[in-house]
Amino acid sequence: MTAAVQQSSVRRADAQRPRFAHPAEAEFAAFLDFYRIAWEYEPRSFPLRWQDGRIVEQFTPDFYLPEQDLYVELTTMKQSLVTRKHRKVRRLRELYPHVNIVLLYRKDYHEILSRFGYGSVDITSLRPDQIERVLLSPAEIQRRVAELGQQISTDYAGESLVLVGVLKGITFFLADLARAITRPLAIDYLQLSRDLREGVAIRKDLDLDIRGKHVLLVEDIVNTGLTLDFIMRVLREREPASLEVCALLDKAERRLVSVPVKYVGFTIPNEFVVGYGLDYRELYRNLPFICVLKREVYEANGNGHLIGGTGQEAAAEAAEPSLVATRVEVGSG
Ligand SMILES: O=P(O)(O)OC[C@H]1O[C@H](OP(=O)(O)OP(=O)(O)O)[C@H](O)[C@@H]1O
Ligand SMILES: Nc1nc2[nH]cnc2c(=O)[nH]1
Repeated sequence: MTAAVQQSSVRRADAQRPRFAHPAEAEFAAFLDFYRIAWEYEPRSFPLRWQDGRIVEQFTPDFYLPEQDLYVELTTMKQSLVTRKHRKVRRLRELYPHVNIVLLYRKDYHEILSRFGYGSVDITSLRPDQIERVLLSPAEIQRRVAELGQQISTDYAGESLVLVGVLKGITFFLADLARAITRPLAIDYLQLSRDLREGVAIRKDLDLDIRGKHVLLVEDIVNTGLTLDFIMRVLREREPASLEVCALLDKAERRLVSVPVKYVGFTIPNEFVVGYGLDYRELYRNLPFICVLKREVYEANGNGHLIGGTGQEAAAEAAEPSLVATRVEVGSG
Protein backbone atom coordinates (compact mmCIF):
# COMPACT_ATOMS: atom_id res chain seq x y z
CA MET A 1 0.00 0.00 0.00
CA THR A 2 1.28 3.46 -0.80
CA ALA A 3 -0.47 6.37 0.85
CA ALA A 4 0.44 9.81 -0.42
CA VAL A 5 -0.30 12.57 2.05
CA GLN A 6 0.26 16.23 1.39
CA GLN A 7 3.12 17.29 3.61
CA SER A 8 2.85 21.01 3.90
CA SER A 9 1.40 21.09 7.40
CA VAL A 10 3.74 23.75 8.72
CA ARG A 11 3.16 26.06 5.78
CA ARG A 12 -0.37 27.27 5.92
CA ALA A 13 -2.38 28.70 3.09
CA ASP A 14 -2.90 32.46 3.22
CA ALA A 15 -6.55 31.99 4.15
CA GLN A 16 -5.50 30.09 7.29
CA ARG A 17 -2.94 32.62 8.44
CA PRO A 18 -3.94 34.44 11.58
CA ARG A 19 -4.32 38.18 11.67
CA PHE A 20 -1.08 39.26 13.30
CA ALA A 21 -1.19 42.16 15.70
CA HIS A 22 2.24 43.40 14.64
CA PRO A 23 4.39 43.13 11.47
CA ALA A 24 7.21 41.60 13.55
CA GLU A 25 4.93 38.65 14.29
CA ALA A 26 4.21 38.09 10.59
CA GLU A 27 7.95 38.25 9.95
CA PHE A 28 8.67 35.69 12.69
CA ALA A 29 5.96 33.38 11.30
CA ALA A 30 7.58 33.60 7.85
CA PHE A 31 10.96 32.79 9.43
CA LEU A 32 9.48 29.71 11.13
CA ASP A 33 7.79 28.65 7.89
CA PHE A 34 11.07 28.90 6.00
CA TYR A 35 12.70 26.44 8.40
CA ARG A 36 9.52 24.32 8.54
CA ILE A 37 9.14 24.77 12.27
CA ALA A 38 5.54 24.21 13.38
CA TRP A 39 3.88 27.12 15.21
CA GLU A 40 0.63 28.32 16.71
CA TYR A 41 -0.24 31.97 17.16
CA GLU A 42 -1.43 33.07 20.61
CA PRO A 43 -3.03 29.71 21.42
CA ARG A 44 -3.24 30.20 25.19
CA SER A 45 -3.64 32.91 27.80
CA PHE A 46 -2.15 32.54 31.26
CA PRO A 47 -3.91 34.34 34.13
CA LEU A 48 -1.30 36.30 36.12
CA ARG A 49 -3.30 38.18 38.75
CA TRP A 50 -6.68 37.78 40.41
CA GLN A 51 -8.89 40.06 42.50
CA ASP A 52 -11.97 38.80 44.32
CA GLY A 53 -11.72 35.59 42.35
CA ARG A 54 -11.66 37.45 39.02
CA ILE A 55 -8.76 37.49 36.60
CA VAL A 56 -7.46 41.06 36.38
CA GLU A 57 -4.27 40.41 34.44
CA GLN A 58 -3.31 37.76 31.95
CA PHE A 59 -0.51 37.10 29.49
CA THR A 60 -0.87 35.67 25.99
CA PRO A 61 2.55 34.77 24.56
CA ASP A 62 2.78 35.47 20.83
CA PHE A 63 3.72 31.99 19.63
CA TYR A 64 3.75 28.36 20.73
CA LEU A 65 6.23 26.00 19.05
CA PRO A 66 4.82 22.52 19.72
CA GLU A 67 7.89 20.56 18.58
CA GLN A 68 9.86 22.07 21.46
CA ASP A 69 6.92 22.74 23.80
CA LEU A 70 8.12 26.35 23.81
CA TYR A 71 6.28 29.67 24.06
CA VAL A 72 7.86 32.70 22.40
CA GLU A 73 7.17 36.31 23.20
CA LEU A 74 8.64 38.73 20.69
CA THR A 75 10.06 41.97 21.89
CA THR A 76 11.59 45.12 20.48
CA MET A 77 14.43 47.34 21.61
CA LYS A 78 11.90 49.78 23.13
CA GLN A 79 12.89 49.80 26.80
CA SER A 80 9.45 50.47 28.31
CA LEU A 81 7.99 47.47 26.45
CA VAL A 82 10.92 45.24 27.30
CA THR A 83 10.65 45.96 31.01
CA ARG A 84 6.92 45.18 31.03
CA LYS A 85 7.40 42.00 29.08
CA HIS A 86 10.24 40.86 31.33
CA ARG A 87 7.98 41.34 34.33
CA LYS A 88 5.17 39.31 32.74
CA VAL A 89 7.54 36.52 31.74
CA ARG A 90 9.00 36.43 35.28
CA ARG A 91 5.51 36.24 36.80
CA LEU A 92 4.45 33.52 34.35
CA ARG A 93 7.51 31.45 35.27
CA GLU A 94 6.72 31.81 38.99
CA LEU A 95 3.11 30.74 38.56
CA TYR A 96 3.63 28.10 35.87
CA PRO A 97 7.12 26.66 36.43
CA HIS A 98 6.56 23.83 33.93
CA VAL A 99 5.93 26.27 31.06
CA ASN A 100 8.92 27.00 28.79
CA ILE A 101 8.99 30.54 27.49
CA VAL A 102 11.60 32.77 25.88
CA LEU A 103 11.58 36.48 25.24
CA LEU A 104 13.03 36.94 21.80
CA TYR A 105 14.60 39.99 20.17
CA ARG A 106 14.53 40.26 16.40
CA LYS A 107 18.32 39.99 16.20
CA ASP A 108 18.13 36.67 18.05
CA TYR A 109 15.71 34.82 15.76
CA HIS A 110 18.47 32.58 14.46
CA GLU A 111 19.49 31.51 17.96
CA ILE A 112 16.26 29.61 18.24
CA LEU A 113 17.26 27.37 15.34
CA SER A 114 19.72 25.31 17.38
CA ARG A 115 16.81 24.05 19.48
CA PHE A 116 15.30 22.60 16.30
CA GLY A 117 18.42 20.83 15.08
CA TYR A 118 19.56 23.55 12.71
CA GLY A 119 22.94 24.05 14.39
CA SER A 120 24.98 23.18 11.29
CA VAL A 121 23.71 25.94 9.04
CA ASP A 122 26.80 27.99 9.77
CA ILE A 123 29.46 25.36 10.31
CA THR A 124 29.08 23.93 6.82
CA SER A 125 29.53 27.30 5.14
CA LEU A 126 25.99 27.19 3.83
CA ARG A 127 24.47 30.52 4.67
CA PRO A 128 20.70 30.73 5.13
CA ASP A 129 20.50 33.04 2.10
CA GLN A 130 22.01 30.26 -0.07
CA ILE A 131 19.10 27.97 0.71
CA GLU A 132 16.29 28.19 -1.82
CA ARG A 133 13.99 26.50 0.64
CA VAL A 134 14.02 23.94 3.39
CA LEU A 135 12.22 20.88 2.10
CA LEU A 136 12.32 18.72 5.21
CA SER A 137 13.14 19.87 8.72
CA PRO A 138 15.10 17.72 11.19
CA ALA A 139 11.86 17.06 13.09
CA GLU A 140 10.00 15.97 9.94
CA ILE A 141 12.83 13.63 8.95
CA GLN A 142 13.08 12.08 12.39
CA ARG A 143 9.31 11.54 12.63
CA ARG A 144 9.19 9.82 9.27
CA VAL A 145 12.26 7.66 9.96
CA ALA A 146 10.63 6.50 13.20
CA GLU A 147 7.46 5.59 11.27
CA LEU A 148 9.45 3.67 8.66
CA GLY A 149 11.32 1.82 11.42
CA GLN A 150 8.05 0.83 13.05
CA GLN A 151 6.52 -0.34 9.81
CA ILE A 152 9.59 -2.37 8.85
CA SER A 153 9.75 -3.92 12.34
CA THR A 154 6.11 -4.99 11.98
CA ASP A 155 6.57 -6.36 8.46
CA TYR A 156 9.63 -8.40 9.51
CA ALA A 157 8.10 -9.70 12.76
CA GLY A 158 9.79 -12.94 13.78
CA GLU A 159 12.61 -12.46 11.25
CA SER A 160 16.07 -10.98 11.19
CA LEU A 161 17.32 -8.94 8.27
CA VAL A 162 20.35 -7.53 6.52
CA LEU A 163 20.30 -3.81 5.81
CA VAL A 164 22.38 -2.98 2.76
CA GLY A 165 23.30 0.69 2.45
CA VAL A 166 24.54 2.29 -0.76
CA LEU A 167 27.45 4.62 0.08
CA LYS A 168 27.86 7.45 0.74
CA GLY A 169 24.60 9.35 0.83
CA ILE A 170 23.09 6.69 3.05
CA THR A 171 25.31 7.50 6.05
CA PHE A 172 22.80 9.22 8.33
CA PHE A 173 19.55 7.68 7.10
CA LEU A 174 20.89 4.16 7.59
CA ALA A 175 22.21 4.97 11.06
CA ASP A 176 18.85 6.44 12.14
CA LEU A 177 16.70 3.82 10.42
CA ALA A 178 18.68 0.91 11.86
CA ARG A 179 18.10 2.27 15.37
CA ALA A 180 14.38 2.66 14.67
CA ILE A 181 14.04 -1.01 13.65
CA THR A 182 13.44 -3.36 16.54
CA ARG A 183 14.31 -6.61 14.73
CA PRO A 184 17.77 -8.23 14.90
CA LEU A 185 19.75 -6.98 11.94
CA ALA A 186 23.14 -6.92 10.27
CA ILE A 187 24.45 -3.93 8.34
CA ASP A 188 26.53 -4.03 5.20
CA TYR A 189 27.53 -1.52 2.51
CA LEU A 190 27.90 -1.34 -1.23
CA GLN A 191 29.65 1.39 -3.14
CA LEU A 192 29.36 1.95 -6.86
CA SER A 193 31.54 3.61 -9.42
CA ARG A 194 30.07 5.39 -12.40
CA ASP A 195 31.94 5.83 -15.61
CA LEU A 196 30.51 7.38 -18.75
CA ARG A 197 32.05 4.70 -20.98
CA GLU A 198 31.97 1.67 -18.68
CA GLY A 199 28.71 2.40 -16.91
CA VAL A 200 27.93 1.44 -13.32
CA ALA A 201 30.11 -1.08 -11.49
CA ILE A 202 30.61 -2.23 -7.93
CA ARG A 203 33.56 -0.49 -6.33
CA LYS A 204 33.07 -1.93 -2.85
CA ASP A 205 31.14 -5.17 -2.55
CA LEU A 206 29.25 -6.59 0.43
CA ASP A 207 31.25 -8.34 3.14
CA LEU A 208 28.32 -10.63 4.01
CA ASP A 209 26.88 -13.58 2.12
CA ILE A 210 23.19 -12.71 1.67
CA ARG A 211 22.01 -16.07 0.28
CA GLY A 212 18.82 -17.08 2.11
CA LYS A 213 18.69 -13.78 4.06
CA HIS A 214 15.97 -11.15 4.15
CA VAL A 215 17.70 -8.17 2.57
CA LEU A 216 16.48 -4.60 2.81
CA LEU A 217 18.33 -2.32 0.42
CA VAL A 218 18.48 1.21 1.81
CA GLU A 219 18.93 4.23 -0.47
CA ASP A 220 18.96 7.93 0.26
CA ILE A 221 17.32 8.89 -3.03
CA VAL A 222 15.85 7.22 -6.08
CA ASN A 223 15.90 9.38 -9.15
CA THR A 224 16.04 7.72 -12.59
CA GLY A 225 16.05 4.32 -10.89
CA LEU A 226 19.08 3.22 -12.91
CA THR A 227 21.31 2.77 -9.86
CA LEU A 228 18.69 0.77 -8.01
CA ASP A 229 17.89 -1.36 -11.04
CA PHE A 230 21.59 -2.26 -11.37
CA ILE A 231 21.96 -3.12 -7.68
CA MET A 232 18.76 -5.17 -7.57
CA ARG A 233 19.92 -7.30 -10.46
CA VAL A 234 23.30 -7.92 -8.80
CA LEU A 235 21.75 -8.80 -5.43
CA ARG A 236 19.00 -11.03 -6.86
CA GLU A 237 21.64 -13.24 -8.42
CA ARG A 238 22.87 -13.98 -4.90
CA GLU A 239 19.51 -15.55 -4.03
CA PRO A 240 18.42 -13.76 -0.88
CA ALA A 241 15.24 -15.07 0.81
CA SER A 242 13.68 -11.69 0.03
CA LEU A 243 14.83 -8.36 -1.35
CA GLU A 244 12.99 -5.11 -0.70
CA VAL A 245 13.93 -1.43 -0.99
CA CYS A 246 13.59 1.44 1.44
CA ALA A 247 14.37 4.91 0.08
CA LEU A 248 14.23 8.08 2.10
CA LEU A 249 13.50 10.27 -0.93
CA ASP A 250 11.75 9.42 -4.15
CA LYS A 251 11.89 11.76 -7.14
CA ALA A 252 9.20 9.73 -8.82
CA GLU A 253 8.74 12.07 -11.78
CA ARG A 254 12.38 11.51 -12.85
CA ARG A 255 11.99 7.74 -13.17
CA LEU A 256 13.37 6.11 -16.32
CA VAL A 257 13.28 2.50 -15.13
CA SER A 258 10.53 1.02 -13.04
CA VAL A 259 11.91 -0.14 -9.68
CA PRO A 260 9.96 -1.60 -6.77
CA VAL A 261 10.44 0.72 -3.78
CA LYS A 262 8.40 -0.77 -0.94
CA TYR A 263 9.17 1.84 1.71
CA VAL A 264 9.31 5.51 0.73
CA GLY A 265 10.07 8.27 3.21
CA PHE A 266 9.07 11.27 1.11
CA THR A 267 8.12 11.79 -2.49
CA ILE A 268 9.83 15.02 -3.46
CA PRO A 269 9.69 17.41 -6.39
CA ASN A 270 12.33 17.39 -9.07
CA GLU A 271 14.82 19.74 -7.48
CA PHE A 272 18.42 19.19 -6.46
CA VAL A 273 18.53 18.60 -2.73
CA VAL A 274 21.32 18.35 -0.19
CA GLY A 275 21.66 17.54 3.48
CA TYR A 276 21.12 14.55 5.77
CA GLY A 277 23.72 12.59 3.78
CA LEU A 278 23.07 14.04 0.33
CA ASP A 279 25.91 16.09 -1.10
CA TYR A 280 26.76 18.65 -3.67
CA ARG A 281 30.35 17.87 -4.69
CA GLU A 282 30.88 16.17 -1.30
CA LEU A 283 29.68 19.16 0.72
CA TYR A 284 26.56 19.61 2.86
CA ARG A 285 26.14 15.94 3.81
CA ASN A 286 26.23 16.94 7.48
CA LEU A 287 23.27 19.30 7.35
CA PRO A 288 20.63 17.79 9.65
CA PHE A 289 17.84 18.93 7.30
CA ILE A 290 17.18 18.59 3.58
CA CYS A 291 17.07 21.69 1.44
CA VAL A 292 17.10 22.93 -2.13
CA LEU A 293 20.17 25.00 -2.89
CA LYS A 294 19.91 28.34 -4.63
CA ARG A 295 21.05 28.00 -8.21
CA GLU A 296 23.93 30.45 -7.71
CA VAL A 297 25.53 28.06 -5.19
CA TYR A 298 26.07 25.37 -7.79
CA GLU A 299 26.44 27.69 -10.74
CA ALA A 300 29.29 29.59 -9.05
CA ASN A 301 32.26 28.01 -10.76
CA GLY A 302 35.63 27.66 -9.09
CA ASN A 303 34.34 27.86 -5.53
CA GLY A 304 37.36 26.80 -3.51
CA HIS A 305 35.22 24.96 -0.96
CA LEU A 306 33.88 22.48 -3.44
CA ILE A 307 35.40 19.07 -3.94
CA GLY A 308 35.10 16.78 -6.97
CA GLY A 309 33.57 17.54 -10.33
CA THR A 310 30.42 15.58 -11.10
CA GLY A 311 27.77 17.14 -8.90
CA GLN A 312 27.40 20.38 -10.75
CA GLU A 313 25.98 18.82 -13.89
CA ALA A 314 23.74 16.58 -11.80
CA ALA A 315 22.50 19.56 -9.85
CA ALA A 316 21.81 21.62 -12.93
CA GLU A 317 20.06 18.70 -14.58
CA ALA A 318 18.06 17.82 -11.49
CA ALA A 319 16.95 21.41 -11.07
CA GLU A 320 15.49 21.74 -14.57
CA PRO A 321 12.90 24.46 -13.81
CA SER A 322 10.18 23.21 -16.15
CA LEU A 323 9.93 20.06 -14.08
CA VAL A 324 9.93 21.70 -10.69
CA ALA A 325 6.90 20.83 -8.60
CA THR A 326 5.96 22.35 -5.29
CA ARG A 327 4.70 19.54 -3.14
CA VAL A 328 6.35 17.16 -0.74
CA GLU A 329 4.41 13.99 -0.09
CA VAL A 330 4.78 11.31 2.50
CA GLY A 331 4.36 7.78 1.25
CA SER A 332 4.17 4.59 3.24
CA GLY A 333 4.98 1.32 1.60
O1 LIG B 1 18.13 6.82 -9.41
P1 LIG B 1 19.43 7.35 -9.92
O2 LIG B 1 19.25 8.38 -11.00
O3 LIG B 1 20.34 6.24 -10.36
O4 LIG B 1 20.12 8.18 -8.75
C1 LIG B 1 20.17 7.72 -7.44
C2 LIG B 1 21.59 7.57 -6.96
O5 LIG B 1 22.20 8.86 -6.90
C3 LIG B 1 22.76 9.05 -5.62
O6 LIG B 1 24.08 8.63 -5.56
P2 LIG B 1 25.34 9.57 -5.85
O7 LIG B 1 25.92 9.20 -7.17
O8 LIG B 1 24.96 10.99 -5.69
O9 LIG B 1 26.40 9.08 -4.78
P3 LIG B 1 26.58 9.38 -3.21
O10 LIG B 1 25.52 8.55 -2.50
O11 LIG B 1 27.96 8.91 -2.89
O12 LIG B 1 26.40 10.86 -2.97
C4 LIG B 1 21.92 8.16 -4.72
O13 LIG B 1 22.62 7.78 -3.55
C5 LIG B 1 21.57 6.99 -5.57
O14 LIG B 1 22.50 5.94 -5.44
N1 LIG C 1 22.67 15.28 -3.62
C1 LIG C 1 21.80 14.80 -4.52
N2 LIG C 1 22.07 13.70 -5.20
C2 LIG C 1 21.15 13.28 -6.10
N3 LIG C 1 21.14 12.20 -6.91
C3 LIG C 1 19.99 12.21 -7.60
N4 LIG C 1 19.23 13.27 -7.22
C4 LIG C 1 19.94 13.94 -6.29
C5 LIG C 1 19.68 15.14 -5.55
O1 LIG C 1 18.65 15.81 -5.65
N5 LIG C 1 20.64 15.52 -4.66
